[in-house]
Amino acid sequence: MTVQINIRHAFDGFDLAARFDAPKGVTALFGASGSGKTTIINAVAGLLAPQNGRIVVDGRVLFDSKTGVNTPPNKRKIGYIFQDARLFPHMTVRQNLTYGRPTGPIDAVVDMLGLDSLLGRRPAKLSGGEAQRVAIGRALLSNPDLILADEPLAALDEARKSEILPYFEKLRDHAKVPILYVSHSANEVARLATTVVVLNKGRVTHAGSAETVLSDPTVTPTGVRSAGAVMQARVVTHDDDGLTVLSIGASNLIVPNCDAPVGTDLRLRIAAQDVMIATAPLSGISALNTLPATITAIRKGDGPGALVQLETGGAPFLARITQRSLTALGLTVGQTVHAVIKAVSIDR
Ligand SMILES: Nc1ncnc2c1ncn2[C@@H]1O[C@H](COP(=O)(O)OP(=O)(O)OP(=O)(O)O)[C@@H](O)[C@H]1O
Repeated sequence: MTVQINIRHAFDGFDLAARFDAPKGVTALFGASGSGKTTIINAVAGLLAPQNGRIVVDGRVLFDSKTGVNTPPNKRKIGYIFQDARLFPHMTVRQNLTYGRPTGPIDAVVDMLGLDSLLGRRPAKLSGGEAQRVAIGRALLSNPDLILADEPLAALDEARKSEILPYFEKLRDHAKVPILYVSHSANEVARLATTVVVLNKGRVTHAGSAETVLSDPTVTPTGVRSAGAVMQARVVTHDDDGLTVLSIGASNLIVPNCDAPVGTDLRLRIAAQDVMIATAPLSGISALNTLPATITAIRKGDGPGALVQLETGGAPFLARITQRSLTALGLTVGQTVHAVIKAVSIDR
């Protein structure tokens, strides 16, 4: 299942021209405020008829300006997850989950989202996080061809965000349909996205796998400070002292607190600010992870900072350093260096 989007639409002072495909998994529409994310979502939902273009979901044409096809919103087979859960207040959680659903069991989704104890409650008695879990369940159970999630965590505080993010990971891993996920949070995108589409002033500047796009030093819609790469790793061994060895390509990383069985594939996030660069091998340093790496790109920022793209074992990642260090160390593309990785986040 794939969504193909190719649309043009102009408002006074804003011109959107966006073309990209969203495969199964989470495709994050990532961009600063006003870059056109909601306009795209509205076009896909059928709330806005673009002046030109075509939107196709799994071979089904939802919109085509040339042939005049414009499927009404309720016929598009789209599941929605909004910032606020938008549940029906007079219905129980169970009724909200099954509303408009023809038939079929709901147990698997109830289990996955931990909704069992909430089924008899009305939305007024749910916390923001619980309501959002019900909204995820409702979207899944509507048997959609596509799920649209429009800044679904934006209204929650940090604690609630951390509570809900694992459920979005489950949604990503269990939904058989593409999920278009709008966000301007680098953290959310790094954690959830399988595909990233970067928007800037109505244009798609980058589109591709999360591994490729997030490790590109020119991709900083939310600033250099929040830049960071994601990569796939595999659990190699658990050592007696509580540390775990992971492999990324031909290199190994040592991490604490990982209980996944040997052989498990994990998703790692490495923030650019957690990576330092040394030109000579290091000794007498407490950091466990010093990897040989090659510099593959350098981007100087407008301020004193720079982003250096490194590659180890075929996996690209970023280091945020100062331009002063860049000059002092004489770093150039193609150079072999030692990357000191101070922290790694592990997602399942
Ligand atoms: N109905 C409208 N009429 C005129 N201009 C509009 C309309 N809707 C959006 N715009 C303009 O189009 C641009 C893109 O808006 P859009 O809401 O798609 O951005 P966004 O990336 O979703 O931003 P945010 O993250 O703030 O929601 C903005 O400049 C906005 O002012």
